[in-house]
Amino acid sequence: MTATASEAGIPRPRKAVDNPPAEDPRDVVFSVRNLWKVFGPKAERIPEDTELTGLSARELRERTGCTAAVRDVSFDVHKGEVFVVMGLSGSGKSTLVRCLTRLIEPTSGGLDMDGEDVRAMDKSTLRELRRRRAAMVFQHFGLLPHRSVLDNVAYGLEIQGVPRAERRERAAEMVEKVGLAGLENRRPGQLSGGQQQRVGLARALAVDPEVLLFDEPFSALDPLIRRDMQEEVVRLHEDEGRTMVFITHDLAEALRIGDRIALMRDGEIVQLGTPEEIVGSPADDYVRDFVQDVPREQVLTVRRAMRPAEDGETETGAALTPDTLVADAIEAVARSGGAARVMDGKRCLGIVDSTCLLNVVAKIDAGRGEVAA
Ligand SMILES: Nc1ncnc2c1ncn2[C@@H]1O[C@H](COP(=O)(O)OP(=O)(O)OP(=O)(O)O)[C@@H](O)[C@H]1O
Repeated sequence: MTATASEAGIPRPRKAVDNPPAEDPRDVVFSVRNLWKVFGPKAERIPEDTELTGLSARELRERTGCTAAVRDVSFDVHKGEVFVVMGLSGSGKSTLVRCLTRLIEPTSGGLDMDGEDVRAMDKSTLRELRRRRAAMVFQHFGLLPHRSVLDNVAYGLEIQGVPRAERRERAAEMVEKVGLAGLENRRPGQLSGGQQQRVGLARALAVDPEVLLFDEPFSALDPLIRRDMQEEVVRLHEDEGRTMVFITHDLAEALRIGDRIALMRDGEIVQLGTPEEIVGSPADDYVRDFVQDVPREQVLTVRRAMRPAEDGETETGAALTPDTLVADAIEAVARSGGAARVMDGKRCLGIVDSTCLLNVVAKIDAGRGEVAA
């Protein structure tokens, strides 16, 4: 039997997510406005000086000795989403995400978490924010080598002053949650890289933060373990609806786990959208190059492929949900030998037949919008 795209484990959007601003301001976790981070001498003058802001990264470096790692970036992270920050090495991903909790101090711009001005927070409020509200999971797990897995996981709670019995109980729950039950008493050195990363994840989860911030957490892992960890993140996200900001330079990883992806280049966000938007409607040639090798049928859905129904077509044929992947629709159409209907409950949104599905694969749907629902 043919494996479906999702069985084959290839990049796919987990669900269709539109990209509107959150309607209710309470649905915004981080709100970032015109944020700059400039490294170098007299960095503060750069964002204010229109002559300098117009320069390319190289010209700016040559003229001023400064690097604008984050340049005039604005976006919201919505509650419950996996927000991926993607880009090549040096594009500004780590700097941007570290600015969110002021591990790196922004040079200028607005930054709110849950409506509170993060840039105005004093040291102790910030410390609390990092400990309890926005926990970071790093590539180098930062585990304490002489402590057991359980005590490593409990560490964040220990810092918070949670009593021993309670923190060990909570830590044991997290160890179980990330699939490490039975290994509680090992030392980090007795674990594989993937297992160590799970300990890092459990430790971040133990403090029950509102947001998890991941800085390339899986890039040191071998591909199979990396896939396991990605699935773990997706599972945690789906089970708990936890908000996550996830840095990666790996497009497949971004497409696999992201609800929305911010694609960075030279400190700027060149496109912010769902995996389907980024792959289906790249904002410019840079993004187009970036995504050109992605198998489109494994990312794009029938929403993008469908055409309006003609007389009689709304009544018969296989029924697909609007977020069915084109790859899966191809299989359905091939098996049934006829066109399939894209159904939103009882409403037929459109039709996909072999021609429109092939058009997606052959990239000849470029510029075409979705059929209005
Ligand atoms: N402390 C610093 N001082 C000066 N320049 C810096 C500093 N930290 C980062 N930069 C520069 O800022 C730019 C963005 O760096 P950043 O680490 O945020 O990129 P990145 O996309 O996370 O890269 P990578 O994927 O390699 O980690 C780079 O040009 C980097 O050299």
